[in-house]
Amino acid sequence: MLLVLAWLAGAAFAAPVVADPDAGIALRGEWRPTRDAAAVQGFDPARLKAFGRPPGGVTVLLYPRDGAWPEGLWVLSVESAAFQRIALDAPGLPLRRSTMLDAGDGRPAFGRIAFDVPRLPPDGAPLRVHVDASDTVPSPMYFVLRDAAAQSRVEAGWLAFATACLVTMLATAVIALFFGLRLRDPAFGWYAAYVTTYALIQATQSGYIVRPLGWDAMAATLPAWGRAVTTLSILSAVLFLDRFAGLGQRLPRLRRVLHGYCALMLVLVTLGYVPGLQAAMRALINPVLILGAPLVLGTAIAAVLRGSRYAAIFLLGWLPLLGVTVLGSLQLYGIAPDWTWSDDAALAVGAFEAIVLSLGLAERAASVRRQRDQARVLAGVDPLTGLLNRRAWREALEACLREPDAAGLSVLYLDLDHFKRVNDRLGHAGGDRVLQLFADVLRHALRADDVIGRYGGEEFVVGLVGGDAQAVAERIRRGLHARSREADMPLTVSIGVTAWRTGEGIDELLRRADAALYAAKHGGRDRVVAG
Ligand SMILES: Nc1nc2c(ncn2[C@@H]2O[C@H](COP(=O)(O)OP(=O)(O)OP(=O)(O)O)[C@@H](O)[C@H]2O)c(=O)[nH]1
Repeated sequence: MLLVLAWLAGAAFAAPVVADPDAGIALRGEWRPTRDAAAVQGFDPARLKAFGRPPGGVTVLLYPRDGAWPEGLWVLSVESAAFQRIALDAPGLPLRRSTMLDAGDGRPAFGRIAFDVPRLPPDGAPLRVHVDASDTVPSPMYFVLRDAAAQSRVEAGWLAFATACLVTMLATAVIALFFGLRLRDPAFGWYAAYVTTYALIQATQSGYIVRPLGWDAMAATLPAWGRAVTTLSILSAVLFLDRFAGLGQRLPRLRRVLHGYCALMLVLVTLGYVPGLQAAMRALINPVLILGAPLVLGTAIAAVLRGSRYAAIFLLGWLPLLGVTVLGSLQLYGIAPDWTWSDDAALAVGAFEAIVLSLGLAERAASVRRQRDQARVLAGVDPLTGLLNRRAWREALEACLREPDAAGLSVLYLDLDHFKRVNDRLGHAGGDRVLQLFADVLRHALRADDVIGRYGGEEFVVGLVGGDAQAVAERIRRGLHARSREADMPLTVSIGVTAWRTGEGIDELLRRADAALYAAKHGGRDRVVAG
């Protein structure tokens, strides 16, 4: 433990001192719209920079910060470029084009666009990069020039990290789907749809579907399914929240608004596939998509305020993801340019959310089970006395008869004497209290594994395994005397006792016990008779 702490402390202090070889060599940058040679601006290539979408694209010039390029083989890595088209124009080499989903003339890389640079320009002349965001969002990017070994290290680390995040998301989706089918609970299904679509979006944006997955054909048709998957992701998140947080009972009006929102999105996306309407629908759907986040956030907070524990779990899982999404949007406007990890964070928070929400779902499954168990127990309990009712007692006794130690089983059949008079004297409610008092006497006189039931009216039955049944019956009879003295009410009970005979059914056993009880009644009541 101490060693680990010492190592962590050492790592923390050493970090700023030791230069990170994977961070590459120091660069200085200039950029301008390609068609406007005069509008040159400086920028720091190591920080996130969104270049906008000027017609004709953007030209980026990268210089060595200390004036001279080093010798050797290098790799230019363009990080967080998402779907922008990048081209490298290095002196003495043909122009090379690449994107995240199609390496083209670039170096096939994991999670970034990269180009081999076999020789750097002479005399500190710039590396010239073209950025074309004409058919996508101009997301902020940064540039690193590393040696090939460092580049491979960075990519291997990213690959392991991205795989772990995506596998976590998909594994929780599969488990949720399984539980959803077993429990017939749509919340699990919507969760699975949400997590799967989110993982697919992340796998696409990070280029994972092409490298390492090799789903090039899918990447090529991205414009056809990309928006539909994003929409499905948001819809399933909304419908998951709806079921998970129980909006139907807590916030029926807000729920209707959310459903209206979902219907509107579906209509817009569907119309977006109709020729001639595409451009108009695309313009409409983005603001509608953006509206989804505050709507979901507001609903989840309102549900928490109405006491939904599950809405709180949803927020715990989802807020980091929302935070990273908002951060990504702010970075488009130049805010927090040093937080270059925001793309990777989108994967990490996806995995975090998957873990939190699946724990929430596990808790939900456990609580459904608890409720079902409770309902089952309640269905077998006599509401007045809390003892087993007739059906449950018979089931429990039949289970006892199947046990290997059934040979020592006895049954007591108990009937309160002159109960009609008790009712006449105390009224029906007073009679009920006496029945509860007698149930109490039984509980005190018997062991936890004896099977006690109210067979109907003022008749009770007990199954005993082992022990002296007649002595137990006497204990009950005397126990009732004691309690009735305390309650200042003369109460007695007649009890028939029978021992089970091997092979005998429950009805025959009870018939004999009832006959013994009958004998007890006719013998003068307030007694135990064995039959
Ligand atoms: N308060 C109350 N009374 C009940 C309940 N179920 C049955 N009874 C009453 O229990 C009485 C049973 O009366 P009987 O079957 O004549 O028997 P008894 O008066 O106990 O006479 P013996 O059994 O012969 O000693 C009836 O008055 C029923 O109305 C109940 O749940 N609550």
